[in-house]
Amino acid sequence: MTSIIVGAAIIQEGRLLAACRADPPELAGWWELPGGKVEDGEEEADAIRRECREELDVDVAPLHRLGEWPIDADRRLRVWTARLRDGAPRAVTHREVRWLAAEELYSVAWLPADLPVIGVLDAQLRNGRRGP
Ligand SMILES: Nc1nc2c([nH]c(=O)n2[C@H]2C[C@H](O)[C@@H](COP(=O)(O)OP(=O)(O)OP(=O)(O)O)O2)c(=O)[nH]1
Repeated sequence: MTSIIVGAAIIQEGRLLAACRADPPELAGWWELPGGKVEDGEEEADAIRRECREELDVDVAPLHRLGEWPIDADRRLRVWTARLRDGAPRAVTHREVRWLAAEELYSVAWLPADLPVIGVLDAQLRNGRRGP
């Protein structure tokens, strides 16, 4: 059965929150969106909130689903934009978390499945910057 992994695109002041994995060894050092597996019977938005609480010690408000991308044959990545509601993100389960401006988005090594997502977020960050 296909598993759904949710990822949170938390954007604040034109920057995206990126997280560097600490484990497992083969993924350590690669960057991702905070998130994880949706549990049986769990709503995706609830999974986003739960994972952000566990991984970053923050409360987020999921906004909308940006899209779905394949990770591998068995898993799909569903990315939600999210707004930070309470707390300052810290690396509870990650090696490091970092806010990246549009021009810094490719300064970290994203997991391969995330690259198309980052392309979409790049465009969003740049468009969001165009004020009235
Ligand atoms: N959280 C997250 N995982 C991603 C992204 N891109 C990507 O390929 N993945 C992969 C890495 C992992 O193999 C998998 C998520 O596993 P995880 O270990 O974060 O999930 P989890 O906390 O629910 O862990 P578990 O219960 O499966 O052990 O999805 C991403 O942007 N965010």
